[in-house]
Amino acid sequence: MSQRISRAYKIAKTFLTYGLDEIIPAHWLPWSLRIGRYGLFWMPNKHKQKPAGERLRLALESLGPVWVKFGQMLSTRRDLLPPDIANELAKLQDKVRAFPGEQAQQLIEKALGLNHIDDAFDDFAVQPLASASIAQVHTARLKQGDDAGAEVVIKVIRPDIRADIDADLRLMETLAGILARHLPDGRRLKPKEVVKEYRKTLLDELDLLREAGNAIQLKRNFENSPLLYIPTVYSDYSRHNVMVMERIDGIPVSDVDTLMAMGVNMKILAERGVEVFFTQVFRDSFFHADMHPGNIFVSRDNPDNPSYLGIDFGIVGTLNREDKRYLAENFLAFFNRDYRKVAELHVDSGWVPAHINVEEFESAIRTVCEPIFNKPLADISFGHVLVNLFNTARRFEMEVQPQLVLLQKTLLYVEGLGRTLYPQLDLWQTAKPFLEKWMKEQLGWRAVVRSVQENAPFWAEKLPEMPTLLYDYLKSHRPQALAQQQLLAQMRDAQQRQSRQIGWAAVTCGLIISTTILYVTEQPLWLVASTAATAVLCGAVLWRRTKS
Ligand SMILES: Nc1ncnc2c1ncn2[C@@H]1O[C@H](COP(=O)(O)OP(=O)(O)OP(=O)(O)O)[C@@H](O)[C@H]1O
Repeated sequence: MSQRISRAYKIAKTFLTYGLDEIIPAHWLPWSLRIGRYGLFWMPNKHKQKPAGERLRLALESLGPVWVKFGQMLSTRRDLLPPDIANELAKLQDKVRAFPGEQAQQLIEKALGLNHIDDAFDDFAVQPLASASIAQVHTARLKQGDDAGAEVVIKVIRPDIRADIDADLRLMETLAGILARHLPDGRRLKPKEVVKEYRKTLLDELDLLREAGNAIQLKRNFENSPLLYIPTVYSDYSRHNVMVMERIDGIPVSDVDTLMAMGVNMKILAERGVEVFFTQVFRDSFFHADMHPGNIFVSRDNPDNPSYLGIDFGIVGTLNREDKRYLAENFLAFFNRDYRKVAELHVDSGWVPAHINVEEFESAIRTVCEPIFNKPLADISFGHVLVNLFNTARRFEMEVQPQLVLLQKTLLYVEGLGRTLYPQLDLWQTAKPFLEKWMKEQLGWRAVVRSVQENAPFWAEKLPEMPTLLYDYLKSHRPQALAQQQLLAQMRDAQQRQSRQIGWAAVTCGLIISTTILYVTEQPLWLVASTAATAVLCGAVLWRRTKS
């Protein structure tokens, strides 16, 4: 408890000494918070001269990894933040100290049930290869099995990190609640939802079995591909807090000088980055969503025909068939400058509600997007197109779609990467044939053939069972059909009876009215009496019929 209080105190102090409270004008805050702020007079803003974005970045850096990662995530939410703050947050770097290698060794031994690390691994390096905010990586070689001798890396989650993360997340949630309540723009910025999304991403990253599963799936998707190599995960040695995988030896993609010196074909490399992305999204519906340069390497083989090596599969994105179709159609419509179609697609897909005015939406998209086309096609950023499009759509009640936000973020990474490698990269020319081919496969006779092909195994399996299924169906449905027939006949009878009663009631009423008129107009008595008698007779028949 005392730990939590001191952490809350440290966070409050950091926020105030970096003047983050001043980002919110005082008159928006309730009096209690304003008095509270005056009460903390010994924590003045010590960075007054710095812009708000920089103060926010420095504050997050000094609060540690959970906040740094949060800032990194926020930097990709260009739909929520002004560009100056988003740019500043994009500079956030993890600066974390390694934890002792001996402690990592104990964690691995405990997780894998080993008496000593040497039982499963040779040459375990106590000195970590890398140390990141959530995990630390050590090198070793496998000792047993078919892959004995293989060079591996062992990723270990930092000890006791869970408690710290939980405590910091709780504080973040409290803060988000305050912001949502007091910021005039609080509803649009959705701070509570943003923190909730962050919680999920962070907790997912803490589970290395999830990451192992993602890596295995990606490897399967790119088996024998010349584009991307995914290292093998050794599942037998993987647990929630430990993962063992093949060690790769590539050149970091950010090391452009070395790549150039090796004579790597940068054009092909850049184009392949785009191709990997579109393949993952449109072919596999499963994409690596943490494609920052630290996680991407280039193979040392074949500099003329280069391929990528990928690591860190903690965050992946998926898209369903509809999302993919609307996305591809959106891109194609956008690049054909068919803004009407873009607007209609947003409504058809349910991304914006059906009641919005499509003409106004179309015009808003044109206003925002048309200036983009003043640039040469090769300079247009797909990522920024999406950012602009979604920002506009938000004004027309588009709800945040987490899968699209992840996609947009990845696209920005991929583009940034592609243009660093090969500044003349024409993303549209690289992606267009891909999208068009995909669209063709989804629509028209090819799609029908594919759907039949996809469902053929199901029908082939069920066909021999068909006669039995049909017989069972008929047998079980016969009594039901008979009961239905009986019910129908009863209903028909009741209906006929009812219409006859209505007929008798009408005649009786008519006769009563006639008797009254005859009596009032002083007609002969015998006529009045016989009409009345007939009315009584009809009434009696009606009474009997209703009783039976
Ligand atoms: N298979 C591998 N082969 C060689 N080096 C690796 C491998 N996996 C990880 N590394 C090294 O370890 C570092 C950290 O790994 P990884 O990115 O998976 O950890 P992380 O905790 O998820 O980091 P972050 O989320 O901050 O990027 C990498 O930048 C890389 O240098």
